[in-house]
Amino acid sequence: MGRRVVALASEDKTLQLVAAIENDQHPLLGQDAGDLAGVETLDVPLSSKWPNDADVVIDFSLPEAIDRCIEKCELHETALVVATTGMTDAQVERLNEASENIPIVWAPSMSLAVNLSMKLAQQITEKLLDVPGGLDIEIIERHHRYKADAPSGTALKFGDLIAEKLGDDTKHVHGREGHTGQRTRNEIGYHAVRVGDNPGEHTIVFGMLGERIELNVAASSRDCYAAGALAAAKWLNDKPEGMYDMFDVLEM
Ligand SMILES: NC(=O)C1=CN([C@@H]2O[C@H](COP(=O)(O)OP(=O)(O)OC[C@H]3O[C@@H](n4cnc5c(N)ncnc54)[C@H](OP(=O)(O)O)[C@@H]3O)[C@@H](O)[C@H]2O)C=CC1
Ligand SMILES: O=C(O)C1=N[C@H](C(=O)O)C[C@H](O)C1
Repeated sequence: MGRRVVALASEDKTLQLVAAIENDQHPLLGQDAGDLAGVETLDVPLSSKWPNDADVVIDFSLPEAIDRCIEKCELHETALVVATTGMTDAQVERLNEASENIPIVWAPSMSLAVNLSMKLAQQITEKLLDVPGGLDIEIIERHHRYKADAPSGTALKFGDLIAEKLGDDTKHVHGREGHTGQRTRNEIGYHAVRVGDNPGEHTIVFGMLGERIELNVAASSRDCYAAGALAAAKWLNDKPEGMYDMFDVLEM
């Protein structure tokens, strides 16, 4: 994702890339971020050093890297866009604490289509709550073989937003195996598929007796996430401290 953020930022004359940060063991440290991203040379070397002149930091990394990122952004009073998924509960708590000092956009998907689909999923759930025979909701997500966390942060957020409509007793069930017994009414099932180079696809199945709806949202490249993160960075630049998400950025 770092390369696509650099590439798209380099095409946007309202943005200036001031740093490209990697871990201190990375074999490409010192190489130009623009060259690595396949665009023109930007005179920004890949570095593990934290910049002190950034207005906004965009984080697409790993949970292992997020603590340092939050700490540095607080120290330098830098706005932060967090796209990384798979954080622990303690890290989420830490991120919330940091939002008392700096502005943060945090979203498991920066994609416009995904965020719109989340709103649609809530509307569909609301409309089908009392459907005769009952409603079964399952979330199937597909991603590339390199993805480190499962289910995707996006699938979990779809589930949380749907659960807001279903009620407090909603159970989140991850995969099924063995003698599971019949499906209960108040569960949301999650299924994570890892195949090839899939840039991200989510299908929300709303199953009823006699018919079903499948809400499918699929990326054809990773640029929807990079573009969304850059839009979030621009939006965040003049915001006061606080926790924001892509619904705020996209005014949904
Ligand atoms: N919100 C959204 O829209 C999206 C979120 N994501 C999320 O973004 C994250 C990154 O995804 P992706 O780019 O595919 O993953 P990659 O594994 O390709 O990239 C993660 C990068 O972070 C680097 N890194 C590791 N440790 C550190 C550190 N301590 N400091 C700085 N950088 C570090 C890794 O380096 P190294 O190679 O050396 O490990 C790697 O280059 C994932 O959590 C993914 O789920 C992805 C797409 C969209
Ligand atoms: O790792 C990815 O690739 C993606 N991760 C995010 C997630 O976990 O939801 C967003 C997107 O689906 C791509």
